[in-house]
Amino acid sequence: MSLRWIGLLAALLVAHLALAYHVGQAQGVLPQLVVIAVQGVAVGAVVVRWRRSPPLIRSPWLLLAIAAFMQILWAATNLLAVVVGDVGGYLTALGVVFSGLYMIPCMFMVARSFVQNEPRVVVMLDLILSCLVAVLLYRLVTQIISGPLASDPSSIYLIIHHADAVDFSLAAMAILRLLGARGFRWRFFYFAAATYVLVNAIVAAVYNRVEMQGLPWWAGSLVDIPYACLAIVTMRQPPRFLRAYHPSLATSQTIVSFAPIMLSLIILMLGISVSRISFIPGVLAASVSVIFYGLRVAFIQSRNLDMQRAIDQTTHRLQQQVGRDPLTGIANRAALDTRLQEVLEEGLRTGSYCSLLMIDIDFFKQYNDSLGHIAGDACLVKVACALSSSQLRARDLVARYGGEEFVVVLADTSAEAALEVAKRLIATIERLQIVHPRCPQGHVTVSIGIATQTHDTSIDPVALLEDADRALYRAKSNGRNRYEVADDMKSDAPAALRGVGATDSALPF
Ligand SMILES: Nc1nc2c(ncn2[C@@H]2O[C@H](COP(=O)(O)OP(=O)(O)OP(=O)(O)O)[C@@H](O)[C@H]2O)c(=O)[nH]1
Repeated sequence: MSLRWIGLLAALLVAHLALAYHVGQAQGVLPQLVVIAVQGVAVGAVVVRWRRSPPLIRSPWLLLAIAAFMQILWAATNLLAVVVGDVGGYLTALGVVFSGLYMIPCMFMVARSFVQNEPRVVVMLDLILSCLVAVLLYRLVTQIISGPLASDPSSIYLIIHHADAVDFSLAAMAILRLLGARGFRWRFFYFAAATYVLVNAIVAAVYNRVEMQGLPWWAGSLVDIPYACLAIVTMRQPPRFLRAYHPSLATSQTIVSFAPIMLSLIILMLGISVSRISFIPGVLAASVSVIFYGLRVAFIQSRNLDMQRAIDQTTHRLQQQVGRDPLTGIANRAALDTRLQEVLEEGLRTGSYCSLLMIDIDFFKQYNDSLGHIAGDACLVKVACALSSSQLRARDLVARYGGEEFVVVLADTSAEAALEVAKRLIATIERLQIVHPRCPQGHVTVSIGIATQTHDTSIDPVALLEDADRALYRAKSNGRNRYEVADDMKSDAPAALRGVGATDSALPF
């Protein structure tokens, strides 16, 4: 804060005291003009912060400026009453209206969560509840001043006690929000707001009690204090402890959720008090506070459920994408490893062993070289589609192992059955008749290595994959467009399995 502004504020405070002393009373015209000037400096300081703040935090600063401005209007009404006289008590009533209006932005700024994408309904409910505080305060004050209690001088204490309760609750809410604010800018805002509303509550409590004994000449200067504090806090650099303090996410969320409960509680309290003078409006207000709070919770919960559903769908989609090969759309290596591990464990547990086919496109390098890489990609997609739509069971998995290699995991499948599947897949690819200019058959063919789990197969997927890969290597060496069974299996297998493997396009499928 520049020295110029401190000097101006100090001069105004001294001028207020001097003028009040000179006039000999607190509510002279000139002293009250000074109050308005101090309030003006405070509002100006808040407006400057509002204009300089980033968009999300602008509205709270604006609400604070409006709240302080309402107090200027209240002070101006008092001044007008001194100058022209308050015929019919209209100006007093207007002063009460402005005091009530001051509550609306104050309550709203401490009750609103200000989170991004806050549902409009929730914002509206908070605004209505904030307005209800003002309405009830107005109703309570006017009923006490002009109702049946007016003749009882002690009834003024009812107003003072309720004003204290609301002012200090407001200050408590602002301090709570300060403690729960996670961003530094938000902490700074709530620091300024809490300072202002707390000092204002203390000054109002003292002023009202002093007033009961007859206002001494200096009492008007008390009114300057909250505005001087607000101006100083707002214009100065934020204190260091605001940067050092970091509430946890849980603390912050608890406080943000708790603030509207306080607001409803204040309305409930005012509603009960009003109901003692005017039953129906009081009970209505109390009920509205409970119903609106319930509605607020219901809306937030339903929005959270919607968000949870959207997150679940996205997670599901992402999980699917994570396990998919981007080119062919079939399962990728990660999904293969997971599924293979599952069926191996199941086989070991139940004795229903699985089989594995490792499939490799023959002469694929030559295919790429002669027809280009894009045609190669298209060929991979066709082969993947043909393999995955070749009437396998839902429990089986076709995955792209890498490059032009595919793997089929066959759960609970013997070596003989796997061999039949291999034959069928070789024929399926041949039937596609994908032209391959540099393949002896003239079209794309595949070779397959078969491995089957036995009682002593490791449950590590790599072991079975290596067996199948070795069998595939033999299929390639033995002329391609054929299948071979892994050596371990062949030695254990029935005669039908041994020595078979060569296949040609004339296989009877
Ligand atoms: N178009 C395309 N080509 C790929 C892809 N992944 C691997 N390849 C190619 O596949 C070819 C595989 O070549 P090799 O490992 O020599 O096998 P091959 O030519 O099929 O020979 P054999 O397997 O012995 O019949 C390489 O030229 C790779 O560049 C891919 O995603 N798209």
